[in-house]
Amino acid sequence: MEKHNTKWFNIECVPHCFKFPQEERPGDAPIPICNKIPVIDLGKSQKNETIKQLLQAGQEFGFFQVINHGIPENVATQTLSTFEEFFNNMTDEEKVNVASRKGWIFTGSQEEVKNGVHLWRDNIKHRCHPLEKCMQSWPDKPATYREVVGRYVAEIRMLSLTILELICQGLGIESGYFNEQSEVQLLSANNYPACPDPSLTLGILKHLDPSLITIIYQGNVSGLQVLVDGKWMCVETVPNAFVVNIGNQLEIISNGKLRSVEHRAVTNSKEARTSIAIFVNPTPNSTVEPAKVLLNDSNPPLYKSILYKDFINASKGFGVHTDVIQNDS
Ligand SMILES: O=C(O)CCC(=O)C(=O)O
Ligand SMILES: [Fe+2]
Repeated sequence: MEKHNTKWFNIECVPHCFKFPQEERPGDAPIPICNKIPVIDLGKSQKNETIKQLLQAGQEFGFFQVINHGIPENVATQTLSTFEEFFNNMTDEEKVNVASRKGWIFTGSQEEVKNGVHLWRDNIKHRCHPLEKCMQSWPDKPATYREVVGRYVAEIRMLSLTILELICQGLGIESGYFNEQSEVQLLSANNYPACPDPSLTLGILKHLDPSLITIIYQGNVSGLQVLVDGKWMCVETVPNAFVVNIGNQLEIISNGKLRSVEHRAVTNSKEARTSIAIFVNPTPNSTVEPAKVLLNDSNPPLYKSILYKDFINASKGFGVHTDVIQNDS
């Protein structure tokens, strides 16, 4: 208990350095749940119907959820509990000593400053593919971390390849196009502690993901918000579902047919929220460009070809530690 009281977030008022300017704050007005974001059943035998739903969701919202995806529920819930334990057990002193660690990056609220204001979150990032190669340098506390997270990321890799292949077919791109394009898998787990005044703070500022796709598990605590027709909407928590969003790279490859849409994470005053995002990314040296098969006289390329590493370096797509993440091989 004593240890708990020393945590940075265990305070009664939001310190000034966590208060976002008026125009960026979530504010007090209730944000509605968006019940239009499709929940797609991947267990259906009508593959063409599934493909149609995926494409439509990617086009309209840039977001969808998947159920009946084949990943046992306990794989996701155990991983979420493992991250909760990881974040709860890490002392503020341990968090300070970040630079000395190899293979994973921890950023606490102290370091994470966006537009001059601190984010209300702790975060860990590390690579997770190829698994055997990177697993040895992951955290070893809790003792089950590598085993539990390893199983989770292996399942998510298969799910992401299934979704990318269905999207490939839907776009009319040659099968396997994304095999090479999806060689990097990056895990980013967030812990947003309960906040005394969520109207003032943000867990993650409005952003676009620099991935092909991102697969998020958010358990049963909501906090992910998406811009729908210019208005913030909450992404509903659906039991045993994964939230999938289209990243910048897939928007480019689809020549704008699929949309990468702005989203953010807000806090709440009642309970901490933990989310696990897996970014499926191209390798740093691969060229990202609109797929040739989608281009013709009436569909000229809307995006220039770019090396993925140039895109990421220019946008600092993974925050202050982008270089480390890109070069960690
Ligand atoms: O916590 C969430 O649900 C959002 C995570 C997210 O958008 C990200 O990590 O890029
Ligand atoms: Fe995101």
